[in-house]
Amino acid sequence: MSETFRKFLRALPDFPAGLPEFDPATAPQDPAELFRQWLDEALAAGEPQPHAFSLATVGDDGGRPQPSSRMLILKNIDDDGWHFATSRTSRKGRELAAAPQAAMNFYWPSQGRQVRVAGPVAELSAEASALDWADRPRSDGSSNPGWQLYAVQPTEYEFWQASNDRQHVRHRLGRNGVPAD
Ligand SMILES: Cc1cc2nc3c(=O)[nH]c(=O)nc-3n(C[C@H](O)[C@H](O)[C@H](O)COP(=O)(O)O)c2cc1C
Repeated sequence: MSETFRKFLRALPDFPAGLPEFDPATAPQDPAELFRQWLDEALAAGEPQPHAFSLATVGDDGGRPQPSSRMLILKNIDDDGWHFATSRTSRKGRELAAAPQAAMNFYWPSQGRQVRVAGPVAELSAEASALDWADRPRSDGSSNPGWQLYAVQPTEYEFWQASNDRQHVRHRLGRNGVPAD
């Protein structure tokens, strides 16, 4: 089974042909603007949920740091940071209360693009959290005081573009979008 499965995995498709070119020298300097451009292009390419990302947090496993990750939806980007919302009593909510640092990872297979964003996490206001809860699809008008809007305040970014010739492009930026390489 394991050898068959290994071969099965090896035979699965690689990146699709016709990937877009990416030249960091001509890209918007503002990481939020570049992200918005890539998000729009992912949507136009047919990605069903381009605003979905994996959020990694760090917990504690008997004194050892234990990362965990799960998919979430991006809610906004503004001066507070990159917003997401969840329940404060969830695993990630508890982990963020103890260790307010996180990493986000967006992946758009049709474009061969990945965006990584990481940094400290701030809790946004009760008003903004209530608005996010009320705004969710199929809202029933109820309130949920445990619902919390958070913002990652990025200290690092990486925009990664796969290339069909395997010369993948990695564009790394620090705080305020200053190039990191
Ligand atoms: C595409 C997708 C989007 C999701 N969006 C959210 C979200 O915005 N907020 C949320 O709390 N959970 C969301 N979930 C569920 C989470 O992945 C997760 O199962 C849940 O929040 C519990 O995570 P935790 O136990 O690690 O805290 C989403 C799941 C998927 C697959």
